[in-house]
Amino acid sequence: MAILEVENLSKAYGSTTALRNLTLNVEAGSVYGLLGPNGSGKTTTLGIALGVLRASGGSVRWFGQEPSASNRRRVGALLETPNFFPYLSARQNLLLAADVKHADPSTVDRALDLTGLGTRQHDAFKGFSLGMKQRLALASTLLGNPEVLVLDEPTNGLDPQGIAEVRDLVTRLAAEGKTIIIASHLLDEIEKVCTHVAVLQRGDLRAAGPVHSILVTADRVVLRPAPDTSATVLQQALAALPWVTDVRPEAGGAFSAALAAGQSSADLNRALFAQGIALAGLEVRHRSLEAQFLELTK
Ligand SMILES: Nc1ncnc2c1ncn2[C@@H]1O[C@H](COP(=O)(O)OP(=O)(O)OP(=O)(O)O)[C@@H](O)[C@H]1O
Repeated sequence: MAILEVENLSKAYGSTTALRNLTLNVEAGSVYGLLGPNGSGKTTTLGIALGVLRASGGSVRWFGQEPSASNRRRVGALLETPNFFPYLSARQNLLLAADVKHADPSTVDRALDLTGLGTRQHDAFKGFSLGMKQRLALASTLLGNPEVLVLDEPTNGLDPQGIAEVRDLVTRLAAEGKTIIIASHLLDEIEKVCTHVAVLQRGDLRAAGPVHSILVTADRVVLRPAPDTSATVLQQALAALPWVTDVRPEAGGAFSAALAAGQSSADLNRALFAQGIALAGLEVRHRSLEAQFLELTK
């Protein structure tokens, strides 16, 4: 089921184009990352999707319908750090937030449990670590038990422990069946918690799809010819395969090459073997998402 469908979305702030014809679909159960450097349009996309900003063009659909107050209640959002009262406890702050949102106050307990704040619920907010403060902010998005969470840079400003806590929480919430949309400029974050990613750069969509498929299409294979295989014959055979590109010599008489999406190293081995070419070694060299990201946004 489509949770969020964004079609041809554009946004201009005066002469600045923040988004250009952005189209993406978020399916139920996915953890969808919007990845891009500062100013690439992530917050603008989320703001329009949540009805906080007006688009210059294009459309947004939630749960297959036009945005409305009732489908908006099915989405918990964290766009900016909420203001909590320093002298009130975590629980009191959440009860107030539930009141403001017209969310069922009985969902406060569950939000505290899910964010691991149950044992600290009666402690004043002012004594919380940054990680706990952010978990409380996440707890406030869970009030009313929404099916979808939209989080803008949820680990910004946290130390490594706070980052780990928030990532762990996102993973647990996803395992509970929530659909989560996260904007982040951190590759590492997207790689660790997301199932899908859309890469944005200066308002343009550079790539979108399952995190794994984006990684796999960027893989290279390294081939070492068997001692009785001529390097020239191997090179000619590789050049003749339309789904093998960018063949480069490597150290020790090996070659590396890129494979088109959907082709595996086993396909390559079979194709070469069928031509009587034996390999002494064939290894897949996974490129990091970082290398892929830099290439997409260079
Ligand atoms: N209110 C505004 N007025 C003018 N320009 C804006 C406004 N908000 C955003 N922009 C511009 O729109 C572009 C996209 O900004 P946006 O905040 O959506 O990017 P982002 O990817 O979320 O980056 P960041 O993480 O830095 O917020 C940027 O060039 C930004 O300067």
